[in-house]
Amino acid sequence: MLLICVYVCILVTDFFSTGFSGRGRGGRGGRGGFSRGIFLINYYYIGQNILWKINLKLCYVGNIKSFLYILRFSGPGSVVCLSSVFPTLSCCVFSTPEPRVTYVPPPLPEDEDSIFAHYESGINFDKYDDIMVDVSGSNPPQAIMTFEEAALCETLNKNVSKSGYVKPTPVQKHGIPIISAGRDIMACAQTGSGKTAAFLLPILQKLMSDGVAASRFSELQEPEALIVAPTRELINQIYMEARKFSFGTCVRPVVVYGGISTGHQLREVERGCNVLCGTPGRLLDVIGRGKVGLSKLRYFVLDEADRMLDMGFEPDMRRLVGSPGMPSKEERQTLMFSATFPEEIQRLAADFLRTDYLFLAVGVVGGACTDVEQKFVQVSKFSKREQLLDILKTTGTERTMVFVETKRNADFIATFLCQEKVPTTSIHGDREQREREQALGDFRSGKCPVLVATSVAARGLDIPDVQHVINFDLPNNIDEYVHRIGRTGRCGNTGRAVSFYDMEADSQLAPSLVRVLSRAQQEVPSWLEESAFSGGGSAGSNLPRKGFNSTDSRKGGAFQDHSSVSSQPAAQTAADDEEWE
Ligand SMILES: Nc1ncnc2c1ncn2[C@@H]1O[C@H](COP(=O)(O)OP(=O)(O)OP(=O)(O)O)[C@@H](O)[C@H]1O
Repeated sequence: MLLICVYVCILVTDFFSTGFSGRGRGGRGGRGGFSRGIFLINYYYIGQNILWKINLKLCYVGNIKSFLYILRFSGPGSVVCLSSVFPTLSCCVFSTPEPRVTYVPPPLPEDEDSIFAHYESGINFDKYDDIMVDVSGSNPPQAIMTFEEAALCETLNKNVSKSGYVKPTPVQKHGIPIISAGRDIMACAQTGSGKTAAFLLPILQKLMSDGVAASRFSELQEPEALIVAPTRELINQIYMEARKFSFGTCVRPVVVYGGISTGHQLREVERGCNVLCGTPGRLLDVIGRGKVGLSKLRYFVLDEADRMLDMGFEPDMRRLVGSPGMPSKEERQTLMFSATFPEEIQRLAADFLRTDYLFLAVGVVGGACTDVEQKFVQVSKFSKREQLLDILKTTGTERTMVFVETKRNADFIATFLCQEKVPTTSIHGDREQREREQALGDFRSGKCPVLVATSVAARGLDIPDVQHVINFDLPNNIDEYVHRIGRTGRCGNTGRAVSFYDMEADSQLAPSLVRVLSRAQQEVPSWLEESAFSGGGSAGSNLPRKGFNSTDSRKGGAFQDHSSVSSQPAAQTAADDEEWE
């Protein structure tokens, strides 16, 4: 117990001396310090094979004497009170165990039709061939042009065609041979371009051709591949793809993520696990419980790496990489995917990848897909609801995602639309996992063709037939905008995005919007151009990310894009509002 207290002291002392490494919201003071705000830090500590979570919420109101903190320290069935640790600060300490999560999701359908259900690639699929691709690093292998050239084994090949894949997308053409050649990769590719299969297929192929041991029951499982993604829905989606491609083979994928009974997930792991997919916190948990060993690990995949940083998962990722038994980067193959390639991601790549990793950029990194028609409507704050209703009345039963800034507003708008007889559901971080899965299910099935979501649903979600995205509130950074509209116009299909632009609230985004629109060959409204050049956008919070770079930082190459469509870290949208993982 004492050790644990000391550990917490060190963390907090560290916090005061070096700044915080969790997530937070607050303003910077005039003399370099924080002026006021709320900061949230989650720390995980593995001791006696138990994962302890330390959750520290700091409320600073501008004066050290009124610095409040709430410390919640929890481990399974165990509570420690730390009220005497910082007698000099006015404090309140709550020691509560994490509420036990008991939700067990319904069993997944086992029939082939459901497993291989897919949507058709669209009329613009062939246009992918024109996308700019840049591979850099030494001796990159030759790209493939067809799936036959990937030399996948028979079952895998069958599963690829049953999934409706006829020819590889650019990220697959280049990514598959790179990964099959045993090289580490850092890949940036536009939304909806097929990144998931680009890493799953070569991994599964290698595991099968090397004759990986078929999974069988054991209390300790030692997977050959570990896939990490920042959100529950995204990792579940990756798992579903892995389950589909490994159908009828001896490879068994398993998924673990928060919001679901740990006992249930551990039982699934015990039944056998070759490919373990998970969100960072839950993965650390199962590893810390001694249920998963890493000594046989050959592949380590980090998807949406930039989002993981934005959501404050860097310490968790580093802890994962430093977990007992984790092979060193020379002994494992590491694959990183990220929509953008800012300085922090380059640092992570340097730490996690072998020095001879290959960098793959597909399309304008951070740019929008040209298959999405982007429209802007000028609105005032108070006219948005009526305008939304008008649009939804014309779209009818077409699947539409409506993005709003806050969880409260998501519920509010969803309720309003239901009252107006528009079947609507909502998804955000305050909803229980059961409700989130229900909402996605109702949206996918068309029972509720309108889904109101906060930014957390912006990345990675691959829902068939989303024809419209409406930005009821524009996000405060351009990466988020690109990801949101990327929920439509996927895989060669066309889509439409309508964004409500409030001159008072959104003008800082105007310059980046103009850039994104013109690069995606979209019409730029003259009023938006005026707003961008009137200087509204030069100040404020949408400054480019420091050192943002859309190309391999090891060369000063042709794809360099310092004028960048990127902006400040997305942390200030998602992490402020959501506790999602
Ligand atoms: N070669 C292909 N042929 C046909 N469909 C494909 C092909 N590759 C991927 N798809 C389908 O395209 C959709 C988008 O793929 P995926 O979700 O992997 O994209 P992504 O690049 O990860 O997108 P995001 O950046 O938004 O997460 C999926 O439904 C996937 O099954």
